Amino acid sequence: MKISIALPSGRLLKDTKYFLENVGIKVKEPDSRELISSLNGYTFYFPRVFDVPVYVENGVDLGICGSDIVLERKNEVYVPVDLPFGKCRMSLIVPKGKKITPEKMEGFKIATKYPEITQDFFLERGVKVKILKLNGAVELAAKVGIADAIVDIVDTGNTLRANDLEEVYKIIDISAVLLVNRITQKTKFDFVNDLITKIRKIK
Ligand SMILES: Nc1ncnc2c1ncn2[C@@H]1O[C@H](COP(=O)(O)OP(=O)(O)OP(=O)(O)O)[C@@H](O)[C@H]1O
Ligand SMILES: O=P(O)(O)OC[C@H]1O[C@H](OP(=O)(O)OP(=O)(O)O)[C@H](O)[C@@H]1O
Repeated sequence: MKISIALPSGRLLKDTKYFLENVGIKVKEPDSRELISSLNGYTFYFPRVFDVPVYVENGVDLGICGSDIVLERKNEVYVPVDLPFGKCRMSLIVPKGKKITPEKMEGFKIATKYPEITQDFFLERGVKVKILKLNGAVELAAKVGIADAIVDIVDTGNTLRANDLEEVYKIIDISAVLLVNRITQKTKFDFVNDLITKIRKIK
């Protein structure tokens, strides 16, 4: 049986390779600028991490990416199990000392790489905000004041401290997750089930 897997190029790749080896899947990275590799019946794809759920929804059997990306992209994929790495959180962040709750942010400009998660968070609270979609280095928007607040990932907190910002609310905990294509879940049920069992054992 052939299995295709979309892997997260970038910061999650090292832990992903290590983790997959522990469940019996040895990953081969592609040569030079190629984006596909194969080993032992597995084909590995290397999209940008934000696109992993798109590949899995559209026919790739399995994928690994952050749970934040699954929530943001809203693709039709099965997410059976969290993985024990890539842990961080997504928070609402403001300039230090501003002391404000999300409920008081009506009319605020919020900069983020995650417009869907941000919109859902404020909609649930009935608070209308204006979202500025950025592609990274989001802390800068709050630091220079083009936004009143930001929604972004926090891990060590070093980036916040370096930019005189602070968390006012933790929106979600994040970890890497396994994604399974909806059809694969049915047609390769035994393989998927066996993989999930192995993952649960080493978690
Ligand atoms: N400290 C952290 N900062 C950012 N992302 C983290 C951190 N720790 C774990 N992650 C996870 O890694 C993912 C981001 O990976 P990476 O940094 O490789 O991508 P990116 O730089 O955002 O995307 P790209 O390189 O494709 O533009 C996040 O979606 C999150 O799930
Ligand atoms: O709490 P910390 O340990 O400082 O980590 C959090 C920072 O790391 C990530 O940025 P990344 O380096 O991926 O760059 P980006 O903001 O351009 O995506 C994230 O977006 C935060 O900025």
